[in-house]
Amino acid sequence: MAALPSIIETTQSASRQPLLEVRELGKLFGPDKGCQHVSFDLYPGEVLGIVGESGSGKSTLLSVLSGRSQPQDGNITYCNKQGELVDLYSSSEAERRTLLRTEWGFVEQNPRDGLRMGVSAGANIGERLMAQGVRNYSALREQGLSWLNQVEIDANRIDDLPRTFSGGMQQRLQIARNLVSSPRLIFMDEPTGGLDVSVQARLLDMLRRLVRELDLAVVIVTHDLAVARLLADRLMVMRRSRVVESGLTDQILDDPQHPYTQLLVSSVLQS
Ligand SMILES: Nc1ncnc2c1ncn2[C@@H]1O[C@H](COP(=O)(O)OP(=O)(O)OP(=O)(O)O)[C@@H](O)[C@H]1O
Repeated sequence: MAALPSIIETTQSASRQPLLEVRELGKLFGPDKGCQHVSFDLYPGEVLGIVGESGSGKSTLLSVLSGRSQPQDGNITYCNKQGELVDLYSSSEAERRTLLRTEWGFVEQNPRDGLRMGVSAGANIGERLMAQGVRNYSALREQGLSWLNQVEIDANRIDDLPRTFSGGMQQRLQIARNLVSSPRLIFMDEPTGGLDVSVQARLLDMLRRLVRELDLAVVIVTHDLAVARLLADRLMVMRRSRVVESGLTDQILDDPQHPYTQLLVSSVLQS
């Protein structure tokens, strides 16, 4: 394959190489509005939680990390399936979109934004495979059934429209639609927001299982520290566009160092 201009190096030791290297990333809409000076490495199979109060910049950061909106500063290097290092923002828009549909996935808070509501559950799952050239109807159907099973949706709903599904089922379908192409990295924006507590618990259990089984790397935005505790290996705490603390989840939640994190953790314990 001809080297793409955005591929800056091919690494021999993909296992030691971070999947994502983020350096000094920034996008501001106004003073302290957005995200700035964000740097971290994410390794294969690792779950990174981004927490912080409303307006701290979590969604802005997620959108820049996932290639959906252009940063003003910094860079992101991604190690692709071939072990090539790709400079995300010197790739073309089309290359970034392809990445998002193949090796990456994005789970929206509102499943309506991540699903095609006018086509069946099976077609929603099959779309990414078709985009990758799978045309065989029975193969697509088989994958559809297998993924409905993985996300605990009854197989006989395969021909139903997502709008006939409950909120929890729609969210599980959105997850199946993302995972069918065997991505390595998934971005999630408050995936359990807006769901009942019992539905949330079931979804979280399912996510934990899938992340483990598929060795997925995940960047998840949540304002819910219980969700962060359950899913994330590491946390970044954001306040007014900056990361004020980062580290292992248990360490941060059990022994927060920054006064803002202490406030965040104690406000949850008191509520
Ligand atoms: N497109 C935009 N134009 C102008 N300002 C924006 C835009 N998007 C976000 N902002 C501002 O940037 C700041 C960070 O917003 P962002 O949505 O990233 O925060 P958040 O931590 O995800 O909040 P929430 O938890 O409420 O979703 C806010 O002050 C917001 O008003």
